[in-house]
Amino acid sequence: MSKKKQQIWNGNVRDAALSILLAVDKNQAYSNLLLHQTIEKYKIDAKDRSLLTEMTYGTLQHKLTLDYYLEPFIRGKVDLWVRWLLRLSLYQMEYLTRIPAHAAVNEAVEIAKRRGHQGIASMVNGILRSILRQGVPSTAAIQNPVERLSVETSHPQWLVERWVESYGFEETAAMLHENNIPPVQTVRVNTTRATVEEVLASLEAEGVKAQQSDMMPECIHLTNGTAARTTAFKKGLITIQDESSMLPANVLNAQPGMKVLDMCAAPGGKTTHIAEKMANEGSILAMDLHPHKLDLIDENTARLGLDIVQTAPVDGRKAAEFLAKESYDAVLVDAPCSGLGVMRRKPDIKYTKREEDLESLQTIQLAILDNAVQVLKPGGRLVYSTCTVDKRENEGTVEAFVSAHPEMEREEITNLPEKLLAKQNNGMLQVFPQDFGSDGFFVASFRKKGETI
Ligand SMILES: C[S@@+](CC[C@H](N)C(=O)[O-])C[C@H]1O[C@@H](n2cnc3c(N)ncnc32)[C@H](O)[C@@H]1O
Repeated sequence: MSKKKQQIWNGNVRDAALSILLAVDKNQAYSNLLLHQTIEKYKIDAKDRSLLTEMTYGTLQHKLTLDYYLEPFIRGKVDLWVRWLLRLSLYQMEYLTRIPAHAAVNEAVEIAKRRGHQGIASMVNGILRSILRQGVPSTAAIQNPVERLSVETSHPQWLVERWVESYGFEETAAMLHENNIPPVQTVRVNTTRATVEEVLASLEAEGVKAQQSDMMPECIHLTNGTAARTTAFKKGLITIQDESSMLPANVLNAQPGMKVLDMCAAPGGKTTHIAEKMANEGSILAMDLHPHKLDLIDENTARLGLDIVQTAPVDGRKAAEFLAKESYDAVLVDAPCSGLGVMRRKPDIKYTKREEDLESLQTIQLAILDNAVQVLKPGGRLVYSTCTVDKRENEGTVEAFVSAHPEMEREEITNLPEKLLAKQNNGMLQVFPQDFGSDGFFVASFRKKGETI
């Protein structure tokens, strides 16, 4: 084994989790990508894979709570890697009941010896054993309810305050708790190639337990296995996608033969869904600002056997300079957003996003929407979506958009199951993670005034 390999994976799950946590912290690496790369590169087996995933995500998810618990036991400054080791170990002791606490402590001490020296190992041992004896401090001591919620659910206080102000305490508390629960694996059936029943049978034949969602008919929930390793995936019968991300193509409801534009398309999750809804008949132009991401769209369309999609590297803020005016039947703007709805999958978002980051997004989104209007045919539908939960970003963009564009009207969303439609408000639908166990997501529908298509 090379020296580099030993640093990340030496067969020890806790060591690997620690390396990933450190890389996420130091290099602002994305936890989901790094975890995936580590698993693929070192071909980590199923048992270690699930423990590694659980420990890495769990520790990150609960970071602020773990820090609150550790606070009274740490004297002076400790190195970053030691702090992460303590968090990782305490996570196991507090949240992973199947791991005996003394085993977590012993492992931590061994890692501290290997990575540091006997002195650090003794300190780690002392801190963790004191916690075992005394227990962690109660959050009941925190007077301010918003601060307490922030600590208990490990979300930054500015965000908790912002959400409480927008959605109220109860809804926010439910969302914060849901954000710490790992998401169910969901896939979308490529309806141009297979039925839901055929895919279920294929998955079952490989020992994957799955069932059709009672929300989106083309969605399947997996209870075990890894979707990307199944025959159904390799044959292009399914796409791995969160159920909320299946909303925009349904709301857009593009018909076979239409000319459709997807302005922020990479990696193509929604482009391919739209193509499937169109029965692979018509045309879709899938654009993205970043040329290198277009390859991902091409890979996905090739795997799924969808040939009506063309890709182009275009800045959506200038799209109307390159495309024929009023020439598209339907346009999707799945905008670059703050991503606050996907914390279950990307817990690092909780700690890296800053409040000021949120403000600039509306300007970009409005500029892309403005170009969408110019290339949309009269009577055509425009759908705006984000994977975020933020009133100012979502509803705020919609308000600013409709007041700047009298030629656009809000449109009632119709093409969704009743329980989703019941949640819409004035052509807008905000899904919270706790609603259906899917990602936090926002979708809004508009029609350009003029003749009907
Ligand atoms: C939410 S993601 C899109 C996900 C995609 N629709 C899917 O379902 O797979 C937003 C995308 O917008 C792209 N983007 C960011 N700024 C853009 C711009 N000015 N014009 C076009 N695309 C942009 C990003 O590269 C990113 O791929």
